[in-house]
This record gives sequence, structure tokens and C-alpha cells, in this order.
Amino acid sequence: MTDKKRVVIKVGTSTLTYETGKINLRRIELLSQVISDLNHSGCEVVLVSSGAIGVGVGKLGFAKRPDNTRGKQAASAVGQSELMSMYGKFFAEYGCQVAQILLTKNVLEDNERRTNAVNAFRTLLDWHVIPIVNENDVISTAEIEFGDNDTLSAVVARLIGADLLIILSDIDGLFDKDPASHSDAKLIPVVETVTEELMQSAGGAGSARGTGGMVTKLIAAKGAMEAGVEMVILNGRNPKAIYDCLDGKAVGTRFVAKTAK
Ligand SMILES: Nc1ncnc2c1ncn2[C@@H]1O[C@H](COP(=O)(O)OP(=O)(O)O)[C@@H](O)[C@H]1O
Ligand SMILES: N[C@@H](CCC(=O)OP(=O)(O)O)C(=O)O
Repeated sequence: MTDKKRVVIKVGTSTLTYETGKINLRRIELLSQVISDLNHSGCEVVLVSSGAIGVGVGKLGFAKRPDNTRGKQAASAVGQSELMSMYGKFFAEYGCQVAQILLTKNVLEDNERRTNAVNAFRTLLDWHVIPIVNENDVISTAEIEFGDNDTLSAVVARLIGADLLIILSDIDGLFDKDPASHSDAKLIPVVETVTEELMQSAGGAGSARGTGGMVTKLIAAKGAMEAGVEMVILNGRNPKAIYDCLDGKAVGTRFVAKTAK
């Protein structure tokens, strides 16, 4: 089906949840189905999934995210287990097993911990298990946090030597200006270099459930491209677009890798 053997797929909170804060079951099921199908075809997929805080907030019945760090950390602890239980259920329906990997930045900066993480990823992939990664929000503080899973997904892509990083967003791709405030914004299909001008055109999150917006996606793109990993931003509304992307069709925004891996 594809020459992309190892793929990292990142999905954001706004794709996984409704505005009510509850899990979008149809999305999560479709996403699980597509990833399981890729797994069956021999493709190695790592899923980087946000949503722990958002799902926790929904489960606790809060009207909005807590403002303080400890509240977000506690909400994440509630939501992460709920999220994994949903993934476990849906992936099992399609014959796949999942594993939870929670990372912090300092794990990757320490050689021994980094090697342990790489070994765990490799072993899980050899066993055809789908690793599902999130930041370990409960122990993440200002010094050790990634803060956003866009950056984390690019780090994971480099760590496991991925061929492709797909970021599923609540929008079709990168536009020449923020479509939330410019009705004439146009989709940019291919990016060869993340220029300063592009960075300036990128705005923040588009909803109360998203963090980072396009800024963190462009930072992720830079890291991926420099490491020889192609990156594509796709709309997560339709997880089946992942097939088109892997078939080489022009969907979303493609960031061309600078060097061979
Ligand atoms: N130049 C841009 N092109 C596309 N989207 C942009 C741009 N600048 C800001 N955005 C905003 O980024 C949002 C996507 O990021 P985010 O809110 O973090 O959600 P997600 O985690 O689902 O990707 C879009 O909904 C959009 O409003
Ligand atoms: N670790 C946090 C995710 C932070 C994050 O990057 O969120 P998002 O912008 O939805 O990808 C969580 O699981 O809620």
C-alpha cells in the first residue's frame, strides 16, 4: 500500500473530543480502524495522542479546563486512563493491541533513559503492538515539559527513525494566514522551507480545546524536516485521508524533508 514503513500519527484534543468535552467516539473508532488496517498491512505506526486533560475535564463534568498546573495534571490523570481504555477497546475490535508510553523531555535528554525508550518502542513495534504516546503530564513541570504534543510527535518521529509524521488537526492544513480571522486565507499545499515569514503567518490555537495552534506545528515541521522526516498536516475530521496521504496523493500540507534519514 505504501513505501512509508514507519509512521508517526499525532492527533489533537480538538479532533478527539466534542465541544461538550466528551469523547468523539466515531472519530476515535475510525482512527483506530485506519491505524489497525495499516498495522495489518505491515506498516509500523506510533500514535501520539493528546486529549488526557480534555477528556478528564469532560469526565469530571467541569465546564472548562482548570487554570492551575496541578488541576491540569490531576485532570490529565483522570482522562489518560479513560482515553487508553477507549483506544484499547476500539483497537481490540480491529484485532490490534496497544501500549501506553508516557514521556517527559528529560527522559530523552538523558542517554540511558533515551536508549530505554528507543528499545521499548522497537520491541513493541517488533511485536506488532501499537504504541500510544502522550506527555507524562502528572510529573511534567515548566522545566521538563514539551508543553504540546506537536513538538513531542516530531521528537518521537526522530527517535524511532520514522519515514513520515502525520499531524491530524482541526483544519485542512497550513494556510497563508489564520483562517479563523481571515476569510480569504489560502491552503499552502507544499512547504520546502519553514521561513520566518511562514512563522509570522502562523497563529495560536483555534479552540479552547487546542494548544499551540500552527506555531507549534511549524516548530515540529522544522525538527522533522531537518532530521529527514517528511511531515504532513491533515484534517483529523476524516481519518481515512491518511490512506490518501500514504498513497502519495496531494492532501493537506506536506513539509518536504531536507535530507535523507
Ligand atoms: N496559518 C494558519 N493556518 C492554519 N491554521 C492556523 C493558522 N494560524 C492559526 N491557526 C489555527 O490553528 C488551529 C489548529 O491548531 P490547534 O488549535 O492547536 O488544534 P489541533 O491540536 O487540533 O491541531 C486552527 O484551527 C487555526 O485556527
Ligand atoms: N498532554 C496534553 C496534550 C497537550 C497538547 O498538545 O494538546 P493538543 O493541542 O490537543 O495536541 C493532554 O493529553 O491533554
